Amino acid sequence: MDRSLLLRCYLSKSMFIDTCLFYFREFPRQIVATLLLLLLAGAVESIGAVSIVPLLSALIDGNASNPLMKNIEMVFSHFDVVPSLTNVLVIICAAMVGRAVIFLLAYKQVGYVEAEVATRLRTRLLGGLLRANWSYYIKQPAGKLTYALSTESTLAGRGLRILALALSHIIQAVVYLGVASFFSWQIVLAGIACGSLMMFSLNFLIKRIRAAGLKQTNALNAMNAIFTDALAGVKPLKVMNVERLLVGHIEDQSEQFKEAARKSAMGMGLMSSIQEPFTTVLVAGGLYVGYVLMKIDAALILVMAFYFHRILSRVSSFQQTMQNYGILEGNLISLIGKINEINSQSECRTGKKSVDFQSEVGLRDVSLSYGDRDVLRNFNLSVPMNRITALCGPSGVGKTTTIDLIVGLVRPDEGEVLVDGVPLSDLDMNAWREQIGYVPQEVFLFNDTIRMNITLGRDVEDEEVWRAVDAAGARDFVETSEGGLDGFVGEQGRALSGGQRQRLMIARAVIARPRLLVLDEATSGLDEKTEKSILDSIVRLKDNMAVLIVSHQQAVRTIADEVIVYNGQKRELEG
Ligand SMILES: Nc1ncnc2c1ncn2[C@@H]1O[C@H](COP(=O)(O)OP(=O)(O)OP(=O)(O)O)[C@@H](O)[C@H]1O
Repeated sequence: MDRSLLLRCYLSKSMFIDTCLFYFREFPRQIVATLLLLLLAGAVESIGAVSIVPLLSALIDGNASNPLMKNIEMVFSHFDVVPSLTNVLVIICAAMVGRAVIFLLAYKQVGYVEAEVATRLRTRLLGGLLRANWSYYIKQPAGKLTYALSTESTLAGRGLRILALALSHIIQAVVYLGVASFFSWQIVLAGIACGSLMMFSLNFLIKRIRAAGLKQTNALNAMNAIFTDALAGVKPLKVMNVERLLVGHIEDQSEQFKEAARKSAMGMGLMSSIQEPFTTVLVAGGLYVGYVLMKIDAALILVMAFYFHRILSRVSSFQQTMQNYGILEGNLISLIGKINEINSQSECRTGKKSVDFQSEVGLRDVSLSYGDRDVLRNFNLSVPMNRITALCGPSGVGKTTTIDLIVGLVRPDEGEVLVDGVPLSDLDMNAWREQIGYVPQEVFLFNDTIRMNITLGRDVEDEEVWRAVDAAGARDFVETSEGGLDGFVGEQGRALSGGQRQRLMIARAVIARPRLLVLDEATSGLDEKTEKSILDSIVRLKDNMAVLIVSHQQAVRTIADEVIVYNGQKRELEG
């Protein structure tokens, strides 16, 4: 989403309501239960709040005989309780303990929902990403996504806890207003007027902090994206001694982050330093008006001041909590934006037909362009079962794109991809991809064991793992490496040689017994001997599958049953 648009939406009240509604829609039952618990805690608190009146009154009056006290005595006698000091103290303590216990239950509930929100958002983002179409997926900065999966989702969950806290402050303010209404309508009016004055006059600070919160989230997203890219390819940067250039790249973002952090810290500091004198001035003004100008009874004035102060302090706690929410809210907004965007980019999978690949997969009169650039024009290709088909040609001619078409990551603009004569668009894409083994150009290994890298965590018998290891010609090095199948490969397989990494990738590709094996430049960069032994392994595989190899390497042509050379204009058969 456009940043300024996001900022405008963000600052609007409807965005705040949207985030609240998001939480509510996700967990209606738990949120209603939390609300009820908070209300109950408020009701219990009101018992303590009422009980405090006789105490204050007695302290002020000594004989506790003023008209206010008479009303309270009536309430106490209604419940057959003598308003003695001991009874009053017991009731206040019991009410406070009761309130604390109920709050604890409410926050236990909130804690559960907080963790669930984070998990749900993570799952949705990940699910959306896995369903996203390829052209969208490759443009996404990995750092932003990992930041969303780890930090944003956690903070978005925490936002709910902060909202519950804000709500509890408002409920308490309302409870005090309610209790105060038994004694004096003046306090109720003054409480509402001064509370609203405080809310509206300091609201600009909350807006400032919310805007700063969103800017911080954006800057962190951008910094994370740069860091992740840099960490993935730090070796050449280190070797050429240009790591410092990275600092330049993130300087702009870190300046923005610093500026936003400074603004939110300033806003929060301003808010807390204004609130205290603001409340004191209002209470002092109220005391003056009530006691000096309106000549209200001293005991009643003290009770009024007590409630008035409680109401205003709850309002100021509410505002402080909303400040904290303002900083966290940016994470939820950013995350919901990402999830919505990703969901709108889902792969189109309308085909339903089951697939049992038996004979050949190919392209018929396929044309494809990326923007203005024509990559393939009326291209035809056939990859038959039990044969090795090599696709060769100069760099950038469209070899990887051809693979992407066959595996369904990219759709042709014209023409068709056919599997046993059936258009790929009619087939169940999941079922089709389950029949494919794929070895990409770039090494992709987890910093985990050899076993995990081959099985990808599936529960596979050792025997099957060794079959895949043998098929990839990797037994020698797996048997001799420390830990065998359970030995670790290091970050991106850095504890292995290039050839060993490629073999592991081949073992991974064949473990599920695919019907089509696709290798995209899988032997590039290897020495002749290693390349030959990997190609020998591939030759042994072709009895049970169709093999498509994309390569520049001359050696690949020697093992292929058919070599197709494509130069961007026309395709030729070799051999
Ligand atoms: N997702 C994409 N968006 C835009 N252009 C793309 C995309 N993928 C590939 N291209 C362009 O399409 C052309 C063909 O790319 P492709 O990767 O298929 O070439 P290739 O023959 O496999 O090259 P190489 O042998 O160097 O790997 C290139 O000009 C490339 O820039």
